[in-house]
Amino acid sequence: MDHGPALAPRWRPLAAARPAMSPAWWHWVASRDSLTSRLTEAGRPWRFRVRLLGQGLGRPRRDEALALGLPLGRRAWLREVALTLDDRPWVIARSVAPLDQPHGRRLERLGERSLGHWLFRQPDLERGPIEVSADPAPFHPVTGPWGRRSVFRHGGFAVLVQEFFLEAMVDDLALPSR
Ligand SMILES: C=C(O[C@@H]1C=C(C(=O)O)C=C[C@H]1O)C(=O)O
Repeated sequence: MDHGPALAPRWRPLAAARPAMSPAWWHWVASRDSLTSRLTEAGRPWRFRVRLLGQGLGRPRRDEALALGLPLGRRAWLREVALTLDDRPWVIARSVAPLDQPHGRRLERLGERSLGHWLFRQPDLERGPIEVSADPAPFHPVTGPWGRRSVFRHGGFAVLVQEFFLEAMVDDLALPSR
């Protein structure tokens, strides 16, 4: 789970990325509802599945720790998944949850159930601003047009969710390259 000194993506506010983003990608990157639901719908008749790539305790990257207000070096729960349609990865995601909070290890029990299904069931769910990057995911050797991240909070729980849209999704949905 600790991928060494891979370069951190350069994150910028969603609005700053808009001029460089096609409307079709804006529809995906700027959406604030459940990505799981959108992928399931857009991917029909293919089967949506969360594939757990790895999870465990680890030290967030500097940009992750800063996004969560975590002291550098403080360990957290790390979860990496691929969101697949017919087993083709359309999105790769890495979520970081501080431990000293209720449900801190809640992600541990998720397995291959979508984090989104649980998050979007929380009535007091808050989602922070979405930031965007055109850099590749530093935790997995795959490429794609856009990455995004935001912090979800409910009650005293917070989780940073980073999602990188991949080339297979571009191809399968005939989306613009950016
Ligand atoms: C936040 C959501 O959950 C999705 C599911 C994830 C998981 O199971 O680890 C990670 C990223 C998200 O795209 C969502 O569906 O919007």
